[in-house]
Amino acid sequence: MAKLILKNVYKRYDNNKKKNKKQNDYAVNDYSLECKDGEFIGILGPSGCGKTTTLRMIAGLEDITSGDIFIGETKVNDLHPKERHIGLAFEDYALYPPLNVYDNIAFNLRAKKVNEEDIHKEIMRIAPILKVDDLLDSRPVGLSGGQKQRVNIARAIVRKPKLLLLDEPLSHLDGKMRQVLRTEIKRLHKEIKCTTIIVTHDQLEAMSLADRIAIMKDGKLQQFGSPLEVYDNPVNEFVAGFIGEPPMNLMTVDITKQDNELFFDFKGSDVRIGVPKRYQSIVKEGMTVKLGVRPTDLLIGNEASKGSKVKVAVFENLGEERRISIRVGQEFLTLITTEEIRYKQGDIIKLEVNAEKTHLFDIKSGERINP
Ligand SMILES: Nc1ncnc2c1ncn2[C@@H]1O[C@H](COP(=O)(O)OP(=O)(O)OP(=O)(O)O)[C@@H](O)[C@H]1O
Repeated sequence: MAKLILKNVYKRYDNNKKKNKKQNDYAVNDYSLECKDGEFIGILGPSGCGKTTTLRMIAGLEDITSGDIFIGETKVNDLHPKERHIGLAFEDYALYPPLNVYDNIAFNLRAKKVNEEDIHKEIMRIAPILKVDDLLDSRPVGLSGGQKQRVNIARAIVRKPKLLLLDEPLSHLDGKMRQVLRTEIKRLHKEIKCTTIIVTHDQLEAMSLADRIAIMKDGKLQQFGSPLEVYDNPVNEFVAGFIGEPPMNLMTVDITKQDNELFFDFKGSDVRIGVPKRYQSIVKEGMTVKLGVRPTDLLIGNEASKGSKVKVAVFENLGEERRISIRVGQEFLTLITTEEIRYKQGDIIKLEVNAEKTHLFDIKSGERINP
């Protein structure tokens, strides 16, 4: 176990300098992160945002352009991957086909000249944890994707690494197997208590596994916090829209005033809602802001409701919940409810908003403006 620190880490691929200086030509840009001993960290972000590059720099498989990386108390910038005491499991299992599972797991220990008795003890300790004890005589070709990935992870942890690095370990698996292995990775982490970094573009994976999530965009760290923090308090419009499924509704609204009361006026429509008291020192008449509302915080009013009338564009009954897409001006909002209701396209509903649970973002910078 060890803590991991990244200090102002930059990465520029020399073969990938973009001609247009305005574009971000750093694959990783001023990245700082501190993971505690034994913590499980998820690195999450859209394709191409620099997740794998970050992981490869931690592993020593990629040079860093500038900055420092520490594993425990040791600065590892110039250390060979083998000297960093890390376990690595990538999305492609890269098992050696001619070797059986036992020999695959033993491979790196043999390369380190560990004696056969100790190798045997270590494999017998790890195999049941990853449920590969019945597969030790099998060759990779006969294994399912989930089994191969278990062997891959067993191989990564057999050397008792200080740091376990997992790059999209579940992405090749089907939905059910992903879920099974996700639970097993969580159990494994509790058992071996190794500081673990998982790279994924799947938010559910990151939210369910990690103690804290580092959300990246264009090489930059956007927010680093617990799953609840990033969900409840996204620091900017990007994180707000990225975390949550279906995503948060983000609408452009003008602040208007009538009879001394402030309103959010939804652009291009006659929908408006009162500005909650706690926002009244932040917004003023004439401002335009981005208003974020989670689909579960849009509500359907009853007949007496003063909510604005809106049209149902799409109604979907998904069993446990119902999703309604509503057209407001030029935009479509998604509402989710567990109420037993049924609508069809064109029906009119009264839209209410749980205004206390809304989020405000600066219209230009996208930064959060409400506390
Ligand atoms: N070896 C390389 N040479 C040049 N550019 C690279 C190289 N590897 C990655 N890049 C670029 O660096 C940026 C970040 O890539 P990276 O693979 O780290 O992103 P990612 O978030 O892991 O993406 P994905 O989820 O698609 O794997 C991208 O613009 C990519 O094209």
